[in-house]
Amino acid sequence: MRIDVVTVFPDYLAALDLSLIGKARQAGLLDLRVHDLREWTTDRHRTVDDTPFGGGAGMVMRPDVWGQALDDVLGADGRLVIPTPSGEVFTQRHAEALAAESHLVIACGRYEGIDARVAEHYRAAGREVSELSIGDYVLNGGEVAALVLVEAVGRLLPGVVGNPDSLVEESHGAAGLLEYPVYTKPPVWDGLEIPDVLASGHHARIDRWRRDRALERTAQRRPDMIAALDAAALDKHDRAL
Ligand SMILES: COC(=O)c1cc2cc(CO)sc2[nH]1
Repeated sequence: MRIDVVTVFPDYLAALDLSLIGKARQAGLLDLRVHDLREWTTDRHRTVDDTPFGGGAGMVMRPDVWGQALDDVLGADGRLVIPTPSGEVFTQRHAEALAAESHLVIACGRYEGIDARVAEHYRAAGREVSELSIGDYVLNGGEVAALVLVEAVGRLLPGVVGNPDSLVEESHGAAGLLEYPVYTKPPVWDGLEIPDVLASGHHARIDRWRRDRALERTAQRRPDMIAALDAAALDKHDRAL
């Protein structure tokens, strides 16, 4: 997969040289390219924004500069992703859908956002344009959202995560539940012991205990996820909880 990120703060994306995503890039599993939007400006001051029509505070990013940049970067197969506080809230389902694409282009806005005609232009040209928010809080720009999107999508690519089984049991994974609590050595720490069942070696009981904890935790912290569960996914023991 190829992912292009266009931003006025390319250094913000330096974190993507590290850890799993960095290794995926070195292994050729992910072709990640970061571009400075100002490369497509033509004036001496390398201007990317202007005052908003209709008045109001702040500045809006210019459609002409973004159009030049995205025409160059999208190519034939690019799917445009625009982080924005007014977007759909990004979920693991979005990550799975985006991970199936061959080429993503993430346009990071700053200021009050990107001129709305940019998304309109590429939709009119028949491209898929995803406007996504990473949550209900305020950021100063799209770069932090881009880091989240690249990590959430990149880790789903074949070969990026060592053990693909670990993708199944995680929170928001295939089971549609939050993850159960995890423990490691020492067996007693700070006078606190681990749950006995985990040292029993009885795998059926361990699996049952883990599912019970995942259901309990999800019911307590995210009742909306319980409501969204496919009823068929719950066995009679689950229902008894
Ligand atoms: C949870 O917030 C976001 O996902 C988010 C994305 C963007 C893009 C901005 C500049 O236009 S502000 C902002 N917030």
